[in-house]
Amino acid sequence: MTQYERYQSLCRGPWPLPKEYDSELTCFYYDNHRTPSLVIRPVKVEVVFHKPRIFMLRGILSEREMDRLKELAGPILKRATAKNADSGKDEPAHYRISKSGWLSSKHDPLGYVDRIDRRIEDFTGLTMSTAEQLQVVNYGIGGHYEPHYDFGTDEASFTDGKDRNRIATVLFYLSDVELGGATVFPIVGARIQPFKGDAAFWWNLKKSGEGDMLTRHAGCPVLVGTKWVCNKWIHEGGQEFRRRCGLTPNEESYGHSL
Ligand SMILES: O=C(O)CCC(=O)C(=O)O
Ligand SMILES: [Fe+2]
Repeated sequence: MTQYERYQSLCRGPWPLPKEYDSELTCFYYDNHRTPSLVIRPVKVEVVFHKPRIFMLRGILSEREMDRLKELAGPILKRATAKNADSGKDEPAHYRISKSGWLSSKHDPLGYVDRIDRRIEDFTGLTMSTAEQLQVVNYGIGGHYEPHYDFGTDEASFTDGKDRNRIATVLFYLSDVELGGATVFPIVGARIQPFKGDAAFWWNLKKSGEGDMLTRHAGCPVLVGTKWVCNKWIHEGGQEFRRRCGLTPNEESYGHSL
């Protein structure tokens, strides 16, 4: 099967995983080393895949927060674009069919955006000062995002600028999807069915700082209904004392921590 066929097949339905794989999956309440806000309200974490490790944070957003994000995004949603490699211009691309918009806390006097940022900072232990703004995305029927990496794969993304590459992704699901619209990782066979209020979290970069090539993922075409998600891309800059480098090139984190 080609890479693209794997993507299509995973979109149609989950692949069976080996038994021993299932038995290693865990869930736990997480307070990230007694972070005060999480001691009061721990995050419900489920490890849904090992390599790469994919965490689901169950019920991390409230109905009210999700309504507010959609309300803020409504007026600024625009057809998503991507850089055309030939012309160098940003234009709509067939491989990414959706509308999206960036939310600034400046446009949210009620403080929802700031509060969500703080929650992400609390459960990841990472600074949001170098992260991108929240990106709200809406897919209609047929909307999709073909396989891609969230981190830049060119040399410059790893070295240029003080914030450098996207170290981790938080992908919030702001809606259920009636049919289709799963998030899939075609190299490894992971598949996430969107559940309103949950978020997926994964590291794009290994502890060595190299890109994790297993994190290639996609948003499957929506067949029935609409799909709302919200991305938070966290950058490498500023995390030097928050996520330590690995001692070996492929060191991974294990146990009850993200
Ligand atoms: O919509 C999804 O499930 C995935 C979205 C995504 O990967 C992205 O926006 O980078
Ligand atoms: Fe992505």
